[in-house]
Amino acid sequence: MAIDFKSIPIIDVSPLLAKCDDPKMGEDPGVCRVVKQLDQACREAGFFYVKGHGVPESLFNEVKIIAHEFFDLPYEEKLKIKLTPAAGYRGYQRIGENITQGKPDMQEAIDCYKEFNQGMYGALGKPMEGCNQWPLNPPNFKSSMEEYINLCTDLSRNIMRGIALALGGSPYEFEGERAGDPFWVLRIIGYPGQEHDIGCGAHTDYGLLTLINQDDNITALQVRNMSGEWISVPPMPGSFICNVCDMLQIFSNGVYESTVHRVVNNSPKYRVSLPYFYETNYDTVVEPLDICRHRSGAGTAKLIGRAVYGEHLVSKVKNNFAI
Ligand SMILES: N=C(N)NCCCC[C@H](N)C(=O)O
Ligand SMILES: O=C(O)CCC(=O)C(=O)O
Ligand SMILES: [Fe+2]
Repeated sequence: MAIDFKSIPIIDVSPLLAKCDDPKMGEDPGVCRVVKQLDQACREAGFFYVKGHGVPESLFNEVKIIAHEFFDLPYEEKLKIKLTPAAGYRGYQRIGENITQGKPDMQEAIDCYKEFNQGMYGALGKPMEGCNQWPLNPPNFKSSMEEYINLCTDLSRNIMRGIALALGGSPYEFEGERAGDPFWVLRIIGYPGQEHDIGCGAHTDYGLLTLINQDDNITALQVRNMSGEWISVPPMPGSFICNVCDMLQIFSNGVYESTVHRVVNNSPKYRVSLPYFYETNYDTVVEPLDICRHRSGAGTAKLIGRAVYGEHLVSKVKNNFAI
């Protein structure tokens, strides 16, 4: 990020969504205004609130309610869907099992990944092969989450059209071979209250864009600005928090950076948060877009330059678990 931001901008994406299937969307004044806001937010903070997103409020809230219901269950019940490497790292992980920068995170979670056919990506895909492990209780867990994932996927594709325009490209830069068959990750996370400890250590996210849906009334997510200050991102009911991830940093040649963030739940209340991660195609080779090669952001020092998304994901996932 290029500045010492103190707060996170709010973007109403509804004018973008209204025109997102029109190839001439880039000429629409409403779209242009959203694109300008996206460009500024991605350059300056790498984080922004998204309102006017069209995900029904009932489902937006329901997924958090059923997450609370699941985490309230006895430990033995949750262990029925235990995450293992043999299950493609899908399922439930207990408090302290996920590791960030060598330290256990004070969180429990269910990890879900897009399912794909065995052998589809050869050795590159092998570690992530498996079926998602859904709890049977609460009974509507799987159907609600799947409906939610589909809506998050559509929304992310449309925000990426706006970001493609913001980078000076066609709306479709992130479709086809790059992200026309997008991989996705959903983490359903619970953070116990009064831990005064790190719920999730400082990190960046791996793919293109994250959409975070967090509990109302608890401020725990923090984003690091240019001078290293941690800026709190309080919940804004009904809105997502969206952030730039590692693959978008590479595609944009560092014009947009994946911003470091962490979670500290100091409140006495148990907090849930559901980050949905919108990624490239699993086997995409990610390199700076031609339209970005002639310019670069302020922080090119940490630029990776080139990556195969699936390799990046697998190396991160293996590091996250000492199992
Ligand atoms: N799929 C994504 N992006 N997950 C983000 C998890 C960040 C924490 C993880 N332990 C880490 O150190 O990366
Ligand atoms: O708990 C949150 O709100 C965010 C968690 C997060 O950053 C992550 O899992 O990547
Ligand atoms: Fe994150």
